[in-house]
Amino acid sequence: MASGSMTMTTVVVETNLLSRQELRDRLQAVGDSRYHHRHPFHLRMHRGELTRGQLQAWALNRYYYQSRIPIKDSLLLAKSDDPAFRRAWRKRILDHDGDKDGYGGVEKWIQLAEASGLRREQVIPCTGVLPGVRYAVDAYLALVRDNSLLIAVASSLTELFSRDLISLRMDQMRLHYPYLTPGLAYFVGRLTQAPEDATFALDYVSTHAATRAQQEQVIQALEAKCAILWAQLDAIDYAYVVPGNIPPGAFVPDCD
Ligand SMILES: O=C(O)c1cc(C(=O)O)c2c(n1)C(=O)C(=O)c1cc(C(=O)O)[nH]c1-2
Repeated sequence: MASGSMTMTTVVVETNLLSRQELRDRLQAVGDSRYHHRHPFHLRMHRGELTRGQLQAWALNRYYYQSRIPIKDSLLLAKSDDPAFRRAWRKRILDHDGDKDGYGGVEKWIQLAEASGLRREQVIPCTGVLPGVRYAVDAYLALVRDNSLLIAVASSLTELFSRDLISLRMDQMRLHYPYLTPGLAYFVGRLTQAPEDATFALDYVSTHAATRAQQEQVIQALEAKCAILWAQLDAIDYAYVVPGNIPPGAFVPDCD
């Protein structure tokens, strides 16, 4: 009786979806080739070739990145309508801001800057930050603000590679720049925080990148973040390694 029309349901099966391990391998390849552990400024740092003034410039400029990370994570939190996700991610804001004044990673970074010989009043206002560093860090905030939650989470995946770099950096700082040793508490905290954060973010993107196109977005977000970290060090390297390149208004070290 009922002739009716037949409804055709097309089920699209993604045949080219990467497995979790394949996605992990692709991300690892990006880190191996593009993460800032390869940057000439870091290599110079690890060989003990930086002056105290150059380390001050690095600490002062990197403070801008550190101070913007909790703002970035607040932008990211606002993208999620899942209380469980927000509960997990808000840990990062606490790690950096602490739960009361005088605690947290941002404060510990100031203590690192102080160990280099800077005064906290020189660091906190961010007035001496290089234009290139400012543009790069602001680009990270824009990347997170203007894209999906998936891309925002993926852009934090550089933390998959930061533990090894931070561990090497601490060893080389103790060896070559012993005056920094009292300021290394920030890095001690990151040795456990970074892998925890990276594991959560990797699991999130592995679960939520449901199509190959989304998986490629995840990989591209990691590439973009590597470029942001690299650009910060390019700016520092250009201004503070070759004499005569410090831009107007930027921090000028008063020691070698
Ligand atoms: O010292 C470093 O080399 C380094 C790298 C990274 C990174 O890979 O993004 C971070 C940090 N440190 C760091 O201290 C930190 O708090 C941090 C947060 C994030 C992020 O993207 O959310 N990356 C990093």
